Amino acid sequence: MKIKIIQGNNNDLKASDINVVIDVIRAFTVAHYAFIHGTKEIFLVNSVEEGFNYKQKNPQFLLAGEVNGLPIEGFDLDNSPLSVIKSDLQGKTLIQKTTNGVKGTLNSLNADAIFVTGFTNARTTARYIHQISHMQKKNIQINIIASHPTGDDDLACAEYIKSIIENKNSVSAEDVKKRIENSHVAAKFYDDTRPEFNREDISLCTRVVDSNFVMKVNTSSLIPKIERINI
Ligand SMILES: O=C(O)[C@H](CS(=O)(=O)O)OP(=O)(O)O
Ligand SMILES: [Mg+2]
Repeated sequence: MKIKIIQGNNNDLKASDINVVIDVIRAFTVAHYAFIHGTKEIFLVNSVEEGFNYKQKNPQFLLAGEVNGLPIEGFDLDNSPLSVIKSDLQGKTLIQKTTNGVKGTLNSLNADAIFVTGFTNARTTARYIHQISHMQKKNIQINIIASHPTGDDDLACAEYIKSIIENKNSVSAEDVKKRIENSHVAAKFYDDTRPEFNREDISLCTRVVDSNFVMKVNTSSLIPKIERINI
C-alpha cells in the first residue's frame, strides 16, 4: 500500500484507488454533524453562483457555506458546526460551497473511491479505509489531501489518518487536537476582535464523535454529492 499526503485544494492528482479529503476547520466537521443531525446528502459546488442555480431548480435544498469564512447572503446556513447542531436537518439535502474542503474535493475526484472527513470522524474513516484496503489484493494507492494549503489542522489530521491506515497508530488524537487548536487557521476563532468567528466551533472541530458511518463522495450524479455510508 502506498499512502501519500498532499496539501492544498487545487492539486493535479494522478488517478488513484482511494482519495481522502480532509477539512477540519470547518467544512467536513460541518458535514459530519449535519449527517448526525439527519441530513440525507450534501451536493458540492464550486461557486456561490452554482449553488444559487442549483437551489433555484431544487428550492427545498439548503445552501450552506462561506466566502472568506463568512456567511453568504441568501444562504440558509453558514460554515459553522455550531449553527449546524442548532438546526433541524432531518431528511434535508444540503448544497455546500466552501473555500478549501469542497474545492479540494471537487479537485480530487480522480479515484475509485473518495472519502471526506474532519477530525470528528477521522478515526472511524481511517479504520474503515484500513479494512477495505486490506480486502484488496493489489498494492493500492491512497492519497490523503489536507485541503488547507498551509493549515496544520488538516495536515495533523492527515498524519493521524495515515498512521491508522498503516496500523502504526503512532500519532495520538490528543496531539492532533493540540495542533488543530494551535494552527493559524484556528487563530481567528480565538480573536475577540473577530466576533463573527466563535471559539465553540473549534471545540466542536476537535472532538472525537464516534459514529457508525463514513462520508463518501458519489460522482455518478451530475453534481458530486457526499453520502452517508453506514458501516
Ligand atoms: O470557513 C472555513 O472554515 C474555511 C474558510 S477560512 O479558512 O476560514 O477562510 O473554509 P473551509 O473550506 O471549511 O476550510
Ligand atoms: Mg478548512
